[in-house]
Amino acid sequence: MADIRLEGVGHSYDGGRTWALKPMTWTWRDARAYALLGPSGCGKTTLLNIVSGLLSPTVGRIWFGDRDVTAVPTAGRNIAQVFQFPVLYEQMSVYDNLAFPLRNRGYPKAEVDRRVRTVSRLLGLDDHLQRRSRRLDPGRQQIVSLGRGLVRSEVAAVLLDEPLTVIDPALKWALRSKLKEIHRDTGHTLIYVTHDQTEALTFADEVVVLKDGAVVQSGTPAELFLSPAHEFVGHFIGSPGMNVLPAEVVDGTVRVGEAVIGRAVGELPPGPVRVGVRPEFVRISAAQETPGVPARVKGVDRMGAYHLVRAEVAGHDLVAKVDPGSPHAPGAVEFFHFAADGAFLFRDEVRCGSIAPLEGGKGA
Ligand SMILES: Nc1ncnc2c1ncn2[C@@H]1O[C@H](COP(=O)(O)OP(=O)(O)OP(=O)(O)O)[C@@H](O)[C@H]1O
Repeated sequence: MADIRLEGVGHSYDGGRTWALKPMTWTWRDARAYALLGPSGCGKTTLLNIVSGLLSPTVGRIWFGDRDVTAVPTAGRNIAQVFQFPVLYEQMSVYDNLAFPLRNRGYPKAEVDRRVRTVSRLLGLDDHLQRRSRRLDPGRQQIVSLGRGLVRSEVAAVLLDEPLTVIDPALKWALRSKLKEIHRDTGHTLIYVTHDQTEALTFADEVVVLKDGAVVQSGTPAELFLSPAHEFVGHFIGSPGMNVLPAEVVDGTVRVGEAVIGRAVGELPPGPVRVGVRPEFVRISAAQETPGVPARVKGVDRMGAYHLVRAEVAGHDLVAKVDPGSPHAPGAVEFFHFAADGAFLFRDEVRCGSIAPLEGGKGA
C-alpha cells in the first residue's frame, strides 16, 4: 500500500498540561512488521489509536502515502484492528465472521472463500468453521478476531493491540509464527503493540521502543540487544537487563572506582558517565588482570544452560552470565572484565560513547 507518516504528531489528554505522546515525526514503512514495545502507560495505545483514527491528535498531521488523513475517520482509513479481547458477531459462524470484512467490501464470492480458507488453515480454525462463535472458548474466539484482522489483503495497515493476552502461553508461540507466516503471505504493514519483550523480539522486523510518550530507539531485535542507544532499552530488553555502573571519564580513559577499564570513544568531556554492559559481555577472572573491576560475589543463580553470577561494586549490582560449572564462591572478590564492543557510555540515560581497549591492554 504506502508508508504511514506522522508529522509532528502528539497527544495530550489534559489540554496540553502533559503529553501522553510527545510530538514526534515518524514513518511506518510499507509492508514491514513492527512491534511497539514499552511499559504500561508509555503511550502505545494512544499512538495506535491516532494511526487508526479512533483518536484525533492534539497536534500534527498523519499521511497515508501522499494522502493527508488527519481529519479522516477510522472508517475511511482502511485499517484492520485487533484488540486485546475478542470482537466478533457471536451469533455468526466462524466462517461468516472471517468472511464479514471481505463481503462488506464486495470481494467476489470465490475470493472470499479462498481467503477465509487460507487464514483458517494458517490459524488452525478449519475444524471450527461452521460453529457459532459464541460456542468457542475465549482463546479461540480471539484467534477468530485475529483472523478477521488479517483476512483482507489491501488494508493500509493491521494494528494489533496486545492481541495474544487471552491466549494460552503454549499457543502464543505457535500463533506468533503463524502471524509471521501470514505477514509474509500478505505483505501487510503490521503494528503490534506489546509490553512483552519476547513477544516483540520474536515477531517483529523492527522493534520501536517507547518510553514516557517518546520513541527512545527503534531497530532490529539484534540492534536493540547489541547496541542499546538508551539505558532504558538496555534494561527493558534482555533477561536480565543491562548492568549500569557509575563511572568517570578521566584523561580519555574510563574508570569504574579505581579500575581503568578502557579508553573513552566519542567526543566526551571529562566527568561522570555511566557504563552499560549486558551480563552476556562480562567475563570473570579470579586473579587481577588489567582492565578488570574488582567486585564481591553475592550469589550464583543456576539457570540450567548458564549461571548468573551476582556481584556488588561499591553498592551497585553487577551480573555476569557465565557457563555452568564455573566456580564462583559467594563472598569472594573477583575481577569483572567488560567486552569492549559490548560496553557503552551513557549520560542522562542517552548513549554518548563507547569503550576501546587500552593500548597494549588485554580485551575482555
Ligand atoms: N482517555 C484517557 N484520558 C486521560 N488519560 C489517558 C486516557 N487514555 C490514556 N491516558 C493516559 O495517557 C498515558 C498513555 O496511555 P496509553 O494507554 O496510551 O499507554 P499504553 O502504553 O498503551 O499503556 P497500557 O500498556 O497500560 O495500555 C497514560 O498516562 C494514561 O494514563
